[in-house]
Amino acid sequence: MSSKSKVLLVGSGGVGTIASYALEYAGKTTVTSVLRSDYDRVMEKGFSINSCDYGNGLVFKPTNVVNSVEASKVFGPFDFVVVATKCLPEVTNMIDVIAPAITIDTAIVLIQNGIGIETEALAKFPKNVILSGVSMIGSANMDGHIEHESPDMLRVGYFNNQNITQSHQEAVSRKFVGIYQNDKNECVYDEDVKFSRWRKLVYNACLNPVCALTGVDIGRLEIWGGVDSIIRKAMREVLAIAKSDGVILSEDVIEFMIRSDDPVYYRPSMLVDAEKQNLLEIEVILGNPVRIARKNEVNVPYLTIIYELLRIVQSRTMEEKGMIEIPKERPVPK
Ligand SMILES: NC(=O)C1=CN([C@@H]2O[C@H](COP(=O)(O)OP(=O)(O)OC[C@H]3O[C@@H](n4cnc5c(N)ncnc54)[C@H](OP(=O)(O)O)[C@@H]3O)[C@@H](O)[C@H]2O)C=CC1
Ligand SMILES: CC(C)(CO)C(=O)C(=O)O
Repeated sequence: MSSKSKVLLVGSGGVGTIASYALEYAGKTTVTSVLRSDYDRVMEKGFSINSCDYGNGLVFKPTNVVNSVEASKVFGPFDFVVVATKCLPEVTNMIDVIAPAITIDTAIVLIQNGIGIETEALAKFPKNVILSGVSMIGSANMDGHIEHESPDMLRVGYFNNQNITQSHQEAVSRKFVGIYQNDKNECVYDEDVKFSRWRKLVYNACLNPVCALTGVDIGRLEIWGGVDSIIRKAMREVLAIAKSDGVILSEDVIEFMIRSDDPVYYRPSMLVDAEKQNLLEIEVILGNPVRIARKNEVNVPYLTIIYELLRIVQSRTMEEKGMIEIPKERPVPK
């Protein structure tokens, strides 16, 4: 009998593939990975990886590779199910997708950006531990090739579940930290998930969407004036919403986030998605914060306009993908 932990990974993109590599590299886990578009390629050749942490020219196949959650069950039961897809709850409920692999002892680990990403998991699995993974990494998947450009730093803690003791939720969080951390990455226990998520949002709610909307990386955005004219102001609005939600972030975080990619012409994940014509994580990165601002009567004009522009871009992508249709005849006021 193996004493290794069993992890199911759903969402093997830039973040998820490096997560599965980190877990296997640390040697305390067997990873089963659910792949969709990369399944045939990875079964045949594995992922190819260039990684700033682990080296270039790597070929990697997780211990088990399957093409559906249902098919993963023969390799369970799982201690952890890691979700590292883009978080699009308005389009796909990932908690329904992973449900067949969840037992009462499974902890669900959401390594995704945004605010309010835990709602579905807590509602559907009120007796399970739900973990938050806040990832600082720069990594992208291009057809089974992973370009991992900035070091993997992961903070793991729990989204508080009133039905479970805090000491147990902390122990499960620390167990995941223990199987993830290795001599090449940085993984720490996060004692204040709410704070970490609002702090990270200072970057994601501002730089991600403005780069996605303009089609430029952060270096070009700064050279051409966008950081001064838009980003700093939008970041200040994130600080104001966080404050209204009980989280005090220091002003220094603004310069910290703006400088965090120096000296790289960095392309945030939402810009990568816009270029691939993928759907964008607009609701968890902007919609939820803007709704909290409305509820708490915080004035956020920059974030509101960024959100409304993104909603239109998202509808355009949905129409292109055949997910929505517009009326044949343009509706006009009577
Ligand atoms: N990339 C980055 O540098 C960073 C990203 N993040 C956050 O991490 C999360 C993951 O981002 P990222 O790695 O960039 O995402 P990617 O778009 O690179 O990868 C997402 C993966 O999820 C897969 N997927 C989607 N739905 C399913 C499903 N139902 N079953 C199985 N696989 C599925 C996709 O497969 P398919 O090809 O079949 O669609 C794809 O491989 C996001 O929340 C992002 O904001 C956080 C920090 C940095
Ligand atoms: C902050 C950053 C750039 C890296 O962790 C990110 O979250 C993203 O690209 O979406």
